[in-house]
Amino acid sequence: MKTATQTAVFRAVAIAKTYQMGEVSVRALRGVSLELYEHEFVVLLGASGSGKSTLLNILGGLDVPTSGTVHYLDQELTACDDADLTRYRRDNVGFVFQFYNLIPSLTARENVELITEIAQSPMDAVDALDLVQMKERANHFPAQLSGGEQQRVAIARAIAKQPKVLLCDEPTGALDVHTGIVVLEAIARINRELGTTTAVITHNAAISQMADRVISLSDGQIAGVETNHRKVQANELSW
Ligand SMILES: Nc1ncnc2c1ncn2[C@@H]1O[C@H](COP(=O)(O)OP(=O)(O)OP(=O)(O)O)[C@@H](O)[C@H]1O
Repeated sequence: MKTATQTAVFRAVAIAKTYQMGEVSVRALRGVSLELYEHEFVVLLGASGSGKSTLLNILGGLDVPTSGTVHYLDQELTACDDADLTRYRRDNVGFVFQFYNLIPSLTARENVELITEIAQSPMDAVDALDLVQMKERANHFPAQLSGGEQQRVAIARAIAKQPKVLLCDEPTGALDVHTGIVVLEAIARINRELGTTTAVITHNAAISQMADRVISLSDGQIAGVETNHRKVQANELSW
């Protein structure tokens, strides 16, 4: 079991992001500063359009801020070129999105192996599937799996390279409550057992009870940060 430490994995200072769409500029982030700590489980909560995905994409090196700085440990992401960011993502970040994006013609195990074949120090693909309780389905194709099962395979794929951080954008957004809870259990287990620093975006306030800390975004700014002194297990949640 790994618990949160005070070592900052991410340090963002005064990040702003403006999207220029012709004449119109959209201020998606308006001066966000935060730290995420090693082994921590953080929920990013906020209404649609509050800037959650923009923030997560910047932390994950998929996007760059218009101003401000972001560090991942000692590496300044905001000073990186595209090749550096690609390497940073490949070596350190697992992503989970609302839609699973599995390759339909490959089995669950082969979908995970696509990643383990190019990673520096991967775990065995079947061990990754075991962590999300999908080992028995390793030889099944995505079409033979439910939405929640496909999402668990996508989580296995994201963590098989043993990334330092796992960034999840609405991982239960397409799932019913029961299935969503099973997926959240898998994410919490990885955080607990591997110590992967985990950030989960949601607009479902119930999920925030699982986190070490809850960072609320509103209109491109941090509206509040709360620490949960008692974390609730996924199977105790309802919404
Ligand atoms: N590529 C883009 N081009 C233009 N505007 C964008 C782009 N991405 C996001 N935005 C705008 O930035 C703002 C923040 O979007 P973002 O996706 O970060 O919010 P969110 O909190 O993740 O929302 P949701 O919960 O609906 O996914 C929104 O007004 C959005 O329309």
